[in-house]
Amino acid sequence: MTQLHLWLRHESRTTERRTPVVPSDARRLVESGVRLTVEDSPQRIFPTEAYEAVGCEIAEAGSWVSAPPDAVIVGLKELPDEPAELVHRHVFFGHAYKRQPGAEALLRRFAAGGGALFDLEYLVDDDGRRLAAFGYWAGYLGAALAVLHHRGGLGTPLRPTSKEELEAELRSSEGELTALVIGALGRSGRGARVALGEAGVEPTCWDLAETRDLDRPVLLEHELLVNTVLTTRPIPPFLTDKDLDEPGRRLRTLADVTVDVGSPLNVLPVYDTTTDWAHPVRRLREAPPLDLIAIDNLPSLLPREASTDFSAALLPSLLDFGTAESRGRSGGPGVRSGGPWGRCLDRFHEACRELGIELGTDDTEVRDV
Ligand SMILES: NC(=O)c1ccc[n+]([C@@H]2O[C@H](COP(=O)([O-])OP(=O)(O)OC[C@H]3O[C@@H](n4cnc5c(N)ncnc54)[C@H](O)[C@@H]3O)[C@@H](O)[C@H]2O)c1
Repeated sequence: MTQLHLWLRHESRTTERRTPVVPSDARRLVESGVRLTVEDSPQRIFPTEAYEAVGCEIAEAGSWVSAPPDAVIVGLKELPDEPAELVHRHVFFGHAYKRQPGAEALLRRFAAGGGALFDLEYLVDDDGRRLAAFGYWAGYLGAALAVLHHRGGLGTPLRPTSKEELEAELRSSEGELTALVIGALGRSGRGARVALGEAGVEPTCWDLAETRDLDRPVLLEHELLVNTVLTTRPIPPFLTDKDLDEPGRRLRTLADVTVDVGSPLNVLPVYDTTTDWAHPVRRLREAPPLDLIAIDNLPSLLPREASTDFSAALLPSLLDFGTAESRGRSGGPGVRSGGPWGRCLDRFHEACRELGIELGTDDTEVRDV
């Protein structure tokens, strides 16, 4: 069977210190016979030498553009704007299937080059569950920042930190606090509950069953709300502007981990722009005060922990990438139809079709094996 060649790229976003493959998992890949090229990266949380030490080949940052055509390029966030034609198979979060800005342009680049997008958001098991996700640390950070802010101890601008440092801050923060986590049974919800626990706060936990008949007065009795809901269909909002104007509202801090701002799925349509590392908190109401935290790249604040967990979850899928017998035009290993990667590829084809983008018969083909 043709050897699988993975190529871990440098992330072009300068604040992105995370990586989808950490050195210990790089070792597992190499030991399993995968050829792994790792681009040098000034900001990646793990030094390049750690990859070299476990048998990876090292390449210059951004050199994936001239990688052999059978290499599978692995990353997390957006690609740089060049080249205009993408010839490789790419594994990353493309954010390109919900008509996001730039989505069509990205898919057209793939179509022009004959490459393919394997979007990590759509890498799911047979029951549709995500195989690798950053949700836990998003929830942990959303809740942690909210508690620290509520107790007056949130330093800004935010900077990447470690779990140990954050835990110490949470444990030393003080003050009585009633908190509610909605979406509490999910990955982010679990992270939020753990962070609140570190801060000595036992939150009220709501998930689907508790919001079916939403008790908004009870919601507004909590001082802190962490929203970690993931819904796929529009539902009535948890909060409206009118609720924020309730004079008896006890809610003071709102942490929206979901950040579906501007989407028809938004359950918190009480704000219209996210907050960020430089300005993590925005006041939504003065009397009584209500502050919002709505940051859309929370896990990047704990790059080591977030990368380690994500990489461990992704590793079995990466090892499985080339196990099928189908071949692409380039001669590299293909993906099996029906499996997680096959479904990713189907989703890519479907998204292109929806936009009327034509794809040739080439590496992007899924074969029945
Ligand atoms: N802000 C960030 O940096 C960041 C990072 C990663 C993920 N996220 C987002 O966080 C959200 C949650 O992700 P996740 O991985 O935890 O998802 P998940 O699927 O693991 O959990 C979502 C939970 O929401 C619950 N839920 C769905 N509809 C509900 C409703 N009407 N009422 C109450 N609960 C409901 C589900 O039952 C589930 O328990 C997603 O929107 C994701 O995109 C944000």
